[in-house]
Amino acid sequence: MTTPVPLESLGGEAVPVLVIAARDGARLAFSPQGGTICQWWGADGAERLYLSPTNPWAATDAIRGGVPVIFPQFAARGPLPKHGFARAARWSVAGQGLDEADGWGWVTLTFSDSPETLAVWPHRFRLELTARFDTNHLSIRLDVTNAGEEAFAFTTALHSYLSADVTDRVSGLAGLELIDSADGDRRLRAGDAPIPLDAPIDRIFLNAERPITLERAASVLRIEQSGFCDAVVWKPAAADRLPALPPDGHSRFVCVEAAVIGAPASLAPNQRWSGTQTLRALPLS
Ligand SMILES: O=P(O)(O)OC[C@H]1O[C@H](O)[C@H](O)[C@@H](O)[C@@H]1O
Repeated sequence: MTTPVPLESLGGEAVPVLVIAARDGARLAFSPQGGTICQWWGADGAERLYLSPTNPWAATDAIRGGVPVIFPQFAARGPLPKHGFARAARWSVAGQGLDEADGWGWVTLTFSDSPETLAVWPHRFRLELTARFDTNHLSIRLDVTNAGEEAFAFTTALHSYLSADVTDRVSGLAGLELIDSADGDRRLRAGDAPIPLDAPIDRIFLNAERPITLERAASVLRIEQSGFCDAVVWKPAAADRLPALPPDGHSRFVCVEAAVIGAPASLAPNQRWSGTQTLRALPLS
């Protein structure tokens, strides 16, 4: 087992951020705020995720960057506030440590219904998020359990902010049916060319359970998902001026999100849904 260490340079007084290390020297920062994995450093210290340097770290706000958890509603596609309530709620740290067998670090965070969630979404649920990592892998699994007596449906996403430059590209989504959120939800089919990151994009790729690749100048990140049927590629425009993002922030990341959007997931009482997104740093071939 490892002991979590508070990291002074991340988070404010209202939002704790903890860091754990894997045996090979990789490190992971996470926060009970939103059940967010905030940063993943390889053993060489390289930041693989993007975490905005201008986060206000307020107890009521989602963290801009890392891997926010979207539940029970993706974006404004329903009656709840944008992206639901889980990303701005206070989760619990259920455990963290070092797996003695493979040397990976791990953390589990949980979040359940409360009077506040029941007031806006009348369903009893339990979320459990477990991240496991070493220098080349980060695997994040989300479990959703129906803890009530009636079925419910939900949409969800692991909204992963990946460090990326405008010269990088995303490939692996060719030929998929997609919803262009930036163009009135127009339905299109993805072309063969990799997606260039020198322009904004906001697209939902349907039935995307296949490897996606973030091709960077000096590295390659392989992104795999299971349970999550859809994938979102999002990168804002400079003009969007998003809250908690510096003026040049849009040019430093791309979100490749493992999601369930096109066909919401349904759970009967006591049933559990699971989805995983795995990021793998590959050597340049
Ligand atoms: O700014 P946020 O509320 O965090 O949303 C950030 C983005 O999330 C998703 O990727 C959606 O597809 C985008 O339409 C949205 O802009």
